[in-house]
Amino acid sequence: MQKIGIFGGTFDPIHYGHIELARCMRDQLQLDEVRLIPTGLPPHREMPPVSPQQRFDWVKAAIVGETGLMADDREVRRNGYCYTIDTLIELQQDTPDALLVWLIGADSWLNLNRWHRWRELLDMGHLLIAARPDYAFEGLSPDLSEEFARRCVIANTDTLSRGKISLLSSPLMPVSSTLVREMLARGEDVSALTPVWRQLESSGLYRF
Ligand SMILES: Nc1ncnc2c1ncn2[C@@H]1O[C@H](COP(=O)(O)OP(=O)(O)OP(=O)(O)O)[C@@H](O)[C@H]1O
Ligand SMILES: O=C(O)c1ccc[n+]([C@@H]2O[C@H](COP(=O)([O-])O)[C@@H](O)[C@H]2O)c1
Repeated sequence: MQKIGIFGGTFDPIHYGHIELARCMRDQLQLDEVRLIPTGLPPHREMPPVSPQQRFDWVKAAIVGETGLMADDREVRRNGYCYTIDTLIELQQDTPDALLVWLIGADSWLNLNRWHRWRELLDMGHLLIAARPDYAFEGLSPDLSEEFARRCVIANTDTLSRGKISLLSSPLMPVSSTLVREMLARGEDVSALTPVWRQLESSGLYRF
């Protein structure tokens, strides 16, 4: 069965943390491909000043030469709010026999019960959660705890299955788009944080 990795994000801008997570899921779970899907109009946060197309172009540039990683512009092209449920439904319609394996970081997981049709979302594919510094699993809301207990399996190629949840084994990476934006605004060197540092610097877009 084809296994498609899905990694959505604002990617404002993309950083090495994102790329490492995409590589981890690809390699550990032997996924056929991992699609990085920049959001167009996010339902859950303010629209970033940097356009969806620009964030998409940087994602594309950042993964050149990365086997199996691809940039998918379906949310950038969408009119209206970009809900993950719509993206997974669309992807499943495009590839009816594929298993969708989607990834979020721990900060997203803690808020998942506020996402649009979130329980249905959990039934659409296998969810991977990546640990993140400063986001503990303690204090999880009861509905999320319950879903986690019911669906949790150890992540490996044999356990991948629709409706399951696993923790991805990934390094703890203290990098965020916020940090990249703040450093650029101060005129600092971000070449250790993102492969597209040249494009970011020359765009001047984060130099407020
Ligand atoms: N360092 C990281 N470790 C684990 N997960 C991460 C990391 N950076 C981003 N993610 C996850 O990647 C997804 C997309 O993240 P996003 O594009 O918002 O980047 P971000 O660094 O969280 O941005 P911002 O600082 O603007 O909130 C989210 O599910 C987020 O939890
Ligand atoms: O579908 C939703 O209701 C929903 C709510 C919050 C976030 N998301 C998606 O989660 C991904 C990560 O979001 P963010 O803000 O951490 O970049 C991104 O692809 C968003 O579109 C989706």
